Amino acid sequence: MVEFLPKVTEINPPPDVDNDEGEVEPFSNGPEQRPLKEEGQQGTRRHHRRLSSMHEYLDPFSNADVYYGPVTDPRKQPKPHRLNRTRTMSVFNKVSDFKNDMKDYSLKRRGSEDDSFLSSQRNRRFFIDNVDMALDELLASEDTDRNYQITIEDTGPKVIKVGTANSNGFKHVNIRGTYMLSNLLQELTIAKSFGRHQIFLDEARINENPVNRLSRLITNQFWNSLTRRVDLYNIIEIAHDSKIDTPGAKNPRIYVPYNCPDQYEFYIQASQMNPSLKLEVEYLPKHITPEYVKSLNDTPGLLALAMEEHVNPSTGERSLVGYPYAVPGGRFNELYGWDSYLMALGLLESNKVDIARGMVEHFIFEIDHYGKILNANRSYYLCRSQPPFLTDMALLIFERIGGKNNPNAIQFLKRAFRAAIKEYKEVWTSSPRLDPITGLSCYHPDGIGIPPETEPAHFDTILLPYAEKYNVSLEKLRELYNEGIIKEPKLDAFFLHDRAVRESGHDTTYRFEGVCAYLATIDLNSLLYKYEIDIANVIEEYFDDEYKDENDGTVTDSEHWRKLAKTRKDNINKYMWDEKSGFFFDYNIKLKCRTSYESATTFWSLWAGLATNEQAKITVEKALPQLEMLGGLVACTEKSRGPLSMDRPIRQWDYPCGWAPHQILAWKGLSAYGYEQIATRLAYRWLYMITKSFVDYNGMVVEKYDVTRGTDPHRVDAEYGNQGADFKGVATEGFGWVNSSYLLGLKYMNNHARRALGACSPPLPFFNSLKPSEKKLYYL
Ligand SMILES: OC[C@H]1O[C@H](O[C@H]2O[C@H](CO)[C@@H](O)[C@H](O)[C@H]2O)[C@H](O)[C@@H](O)[C@@H]1O
Ligand SMILES: [Ca+2]
Repeated sequence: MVEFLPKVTEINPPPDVDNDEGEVEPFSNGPEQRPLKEEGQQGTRRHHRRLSSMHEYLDPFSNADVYYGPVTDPRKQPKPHRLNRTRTMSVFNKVSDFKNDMKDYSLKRRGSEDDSFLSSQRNRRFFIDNVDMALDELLASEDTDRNYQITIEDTGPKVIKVGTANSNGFKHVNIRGTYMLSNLLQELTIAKSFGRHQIFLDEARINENPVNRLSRLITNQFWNSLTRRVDLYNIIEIAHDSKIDTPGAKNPRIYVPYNCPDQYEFYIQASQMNPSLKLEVEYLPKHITPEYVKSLNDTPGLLALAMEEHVNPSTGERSLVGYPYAVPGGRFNELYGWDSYLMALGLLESNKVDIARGMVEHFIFEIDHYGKILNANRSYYLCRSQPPFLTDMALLIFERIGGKNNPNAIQFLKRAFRAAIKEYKEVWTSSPRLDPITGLSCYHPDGIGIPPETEPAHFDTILLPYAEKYNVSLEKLRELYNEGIIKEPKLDAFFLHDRAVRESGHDTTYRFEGVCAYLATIDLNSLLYKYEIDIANVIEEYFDDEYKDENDGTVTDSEHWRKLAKTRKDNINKYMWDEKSGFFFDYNIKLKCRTSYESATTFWSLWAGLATNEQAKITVEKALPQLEMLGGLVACTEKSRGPLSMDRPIRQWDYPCGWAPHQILAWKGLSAYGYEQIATRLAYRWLYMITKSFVDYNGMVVEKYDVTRGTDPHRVDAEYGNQGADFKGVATEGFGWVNSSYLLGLKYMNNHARRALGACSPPLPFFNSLKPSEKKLYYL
């Protein structure tokens, strides 16, 4: 029924390419042009007021709740401005009964293009009078692979007619190209979610420069969608766990530390307020053992986090409410360890200090009540942590909330550092994580059995020989092994290392498989070096250089912590540095030898400031070329990963995947050693890849990328389904640490680079096009 034009060849024109008459193509407003309200107002005042005038003062880039809120709803406008629906001829509504009656007429009328629309430069708007129908027809025509996204892989005509607001939908223009059509799909999907049936839609909103659009969405929308804050009403939703599917996981459940009666009462109240939702509230014991944690595998639950007291100003009633936090991606509801740090970096860029601060409050609570910063706050994570970043996180927030001029900020910093010192001593430099011989630390959590949160078939290849040995099904084997009825030391060793891999955050990689708990990694030891230096500085400046530890009765000064840092640095150099290759390698404490797995975490030594200038120079000369790919740094070299096969499938933290945490830490580390231009080059590569996927794949932002692929780097089919690529219509949250990396990477871009990114200029052509003086900015 819809009048679509013949298929056109898909191109993304550079921002300054002129459009043909009658066509609206991506970026026709130019990359940096945001219609100015002032100008728009003056322009429209000269003309007769049209029916779309209710919308003309609205920023085309305002948040969805405003843009699709009641103020802009044509159906909610006062009578004189209300649309005369008999005159509305949107291309999308020709299937309605009413239109069928008028079909010939409407088709004829629809034949004319809106010249006034084409000649206007700013404030161009569409009118869509039936959002549902528009969505259906857009998808029917353009989503040819039926995945509810419009991407470069769809083979539709790539053009659709849309009514203009100027003509009240009476005349039309064509919208062309994947980017604009997919933005149209996204905007319609959002409008529908706001209950809208009719909308005015600014051309600028679907034609926005993608760099502006993505950073705007991250700042104004994605963070909001990723933010959680426990209260009496939403706890059921937050407690729900999509990872576990046992009968005991059916009811939402919350576990509360034994010494938090206020929180226990709070959750009981929440449960009583809505008994049909069956929230189960349980106390945890004082001593949490691996056996106890394993006993909860079939009845998993959320773990309580930090709460603050709120007083209702009108009733005086007191109630608890959780501190806000951000979750890594759409499928998560729990607070993660290192994701939180990486998201905090982006949240601070977006001025969302409260959320970043809330996460530090949760970490303090976790250290106090669970003994560590948890991998995430679910019962099955009680024994393990994740890479530690608390000191840096607290320092960054401290500066943002007033720093040394604000006594409250100082109190916050001191509380955070007390917790970090406890964590440093009791988690990272105690048995079983500390190797007393080298003085270095390993990821080595406690735990028993098979991690229950992984996808069901995740360990099948490992378990199959044992199922055959005992002549039982895989399911039965899992049960017998977890119950301790079948004892297999080799499996115990495998799962010891597997848990360590998960604690490392790098789950999974061949670098760590079958060995992780015995590796003193450059990752962890760099982070602990940074803890030692940060603690020394804070003790010196904010504890009068004398820290009394209430947990173990010791008194230490900054000198003590600097010595610890110096010793660690010496040991890292002794056991890990390999001048020949320019890498810091992990050290195997059992085999007493340095490994040779080339990982992007070698740059963490620069981030932490422990490498010498000479080591940094060698790293740049020798290690960097092994890891620099089309789309930025790859997690490890292909040589180190080795060949893949049916029995040796791809691991997500290996070549060819690139991860935001690796990029962010390397950029910062390189910059600190005077290699900001290299950081800029790497950032351009990474941002190019994200922008390109965003443009070509319906606004997609995923957990990790294949940094060797030019066309579809988001397509990584490895291990579990965290990727975040399977949304329908519109991606509403991106992925936490990638969102941060986008905002942080943009800080390295000058206007020229930003424009090139907006036009999706691939790194090589872009670098080659630079003048010699500009090349220097990228260390070329
Ligand atoms: O459920 C499988 C695993 O999921 C997590 O790991 C991955 O997602 C985390 C959140 O983004 C991230 O921190 C981690 O680096 C990823 O590999 C979880 O952390 C694992 O413990 C879990 O087994
Ligand atoms: Ca599609």
